[in-house]
Amino acid sequence: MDEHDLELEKVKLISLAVEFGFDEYSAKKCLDRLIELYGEEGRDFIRVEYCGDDFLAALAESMRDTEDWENDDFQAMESEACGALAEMLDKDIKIRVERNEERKDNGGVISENSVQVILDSSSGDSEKDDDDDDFVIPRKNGGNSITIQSQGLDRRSSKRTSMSEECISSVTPSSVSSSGRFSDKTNNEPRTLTYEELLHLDDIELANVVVFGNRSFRPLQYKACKAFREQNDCFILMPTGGGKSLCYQLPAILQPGVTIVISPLLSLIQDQIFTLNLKFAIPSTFLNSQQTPSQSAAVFEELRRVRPSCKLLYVTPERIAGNLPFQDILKCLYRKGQLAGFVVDEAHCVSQWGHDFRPDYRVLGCLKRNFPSVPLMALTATATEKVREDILNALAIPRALVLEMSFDRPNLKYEVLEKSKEPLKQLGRLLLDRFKNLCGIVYCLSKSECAEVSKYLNEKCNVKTEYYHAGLAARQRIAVQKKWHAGEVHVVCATIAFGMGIDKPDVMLFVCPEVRCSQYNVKIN
Ligand SMILES: Nc1ncnc2c1ncn2[C@@H]1O[C@H](COP(=O)(O)OP(=O)(O)OP(=O)(O)O)[C@@H](O)[C@H]1O
Ligand SMILES: [Mg+2]
Repeated sequence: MDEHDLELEKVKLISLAVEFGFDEYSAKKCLDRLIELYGEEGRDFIRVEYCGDDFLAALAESMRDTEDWENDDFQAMESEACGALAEMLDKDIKIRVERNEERKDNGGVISENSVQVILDSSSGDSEKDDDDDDFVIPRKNGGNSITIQSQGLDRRSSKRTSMSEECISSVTPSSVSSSGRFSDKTNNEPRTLTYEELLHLDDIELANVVVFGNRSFRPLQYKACKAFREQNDCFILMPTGGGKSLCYQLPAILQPGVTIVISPLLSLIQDQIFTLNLKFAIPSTFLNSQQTPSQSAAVFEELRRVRPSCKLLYVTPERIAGNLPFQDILKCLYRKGQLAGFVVDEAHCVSQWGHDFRPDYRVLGCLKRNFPSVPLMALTATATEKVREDILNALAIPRALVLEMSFDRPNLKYEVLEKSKEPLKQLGRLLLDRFKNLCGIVYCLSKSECAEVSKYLNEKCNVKTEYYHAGLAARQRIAVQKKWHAGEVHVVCATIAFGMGIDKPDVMLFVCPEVRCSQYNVKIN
């Protein structure tokens, strides 16, 4: 696509965003990032019909993110963070922490007294360390730079990773360090970590704070990250929304090579790719049927490099089964020592006993058989013991480390209500009397029923609802999701096409018609 056509497409995309209620300035910034993300080879993809929905989704995501970050400009955050860090570390202190065991000399004594935490900024005035695994933060007033050296971090990921002052200053030491190495004197009030405390964080803890901006680990996350990083096969059972993604995304940036993530849904892949690239600045990409030949060729070319820059590659299971070019790429990465690990997300799809069996998942056992020394992590939110055993056998990881949390959610309450003779009226009363103006989802068994129930609740009960099902145009689905996220509507009447992977903390209820339709099952948060 030439410059003129690209400008035309940009105008169309910006007007689409404005039509959906986004402001032009944010839309322009998001579109520039999207164009940068797709790069030269992906320019043909920058058309309303191809990437309009993704653009709106990324824009909706970045609008949500701007509440978290003061401003969305990584450069501004980097200089703010280096200023904060420069204050925090006394200007003359230079304690180099050699993160990589092999680099320690004198029998493990720290070789030189200078910590260096450096985030690479394009300003070019930072100290260029020969090792391209460093974070580079230039000192605000021209003082020495400081470097954290962690093995295997890709410079590109460090280039845009930002350590916001708010992020460092808001962690409570005892929560950050999973080993509880230091007691926290300020009874867990968020405060700035001292450099002494920063030094005591191991790579996993540091990455959780600096790259993912988390104040602490969720249950099992640290153990899962550590086990996978130590090359163990793992099976992770955590509730929905429990934080399973961190268990493989965090180790992926701490070791050399590419981690291959098998995920069942293009929408889930898209969601994770945008978050990884746009929010955490972790170079990640995907291979799937939606790409143009030139796009997948660009990904293959990147993977053939001596050290590919992407840290996570997302594929659907169909890409693995019997796909020779992809198998060749895996062998090529393996030979170069750049195949860091395999991840099977939503692993319940492997098992025939599971609720979502996918035949293509069944053949994933070939990964462990073909690459026995490469660790494989399987994750799910729903697996009984029988399903778990079936998954471990099918993936050829019978002796995997099993980390399980009860997938019962103590914060959820379940009720079964007999349907009255006027179920819609009963539903309206339930929503008005007990969940007035609260956010929820009413699941329906058919597309027409979604529209019908939504109409009734809007007109007869004055409950603000929208309806959502796979038959709607992508833009309509984005618009409904945006309104629901923004609280403009409280209830969405939907088929099961709505909900998987959606991350919204204030959902208070789900109403599911019992299969025989004689009852309502109500799940209350
Ligand atoms: N340690 C943490 N601290 C704070 N937030 C976290 C932490 N770990 C994960 N999160 C957040 O929790 C939300 C859910 O995480 P994630 O998507 O990984 O959950 P999941 O277990 O994969 O859910 P699902 O079963 O729906 O796929 C995300 O917004 C993520 O950023
Ligand atoms: Mg998940």
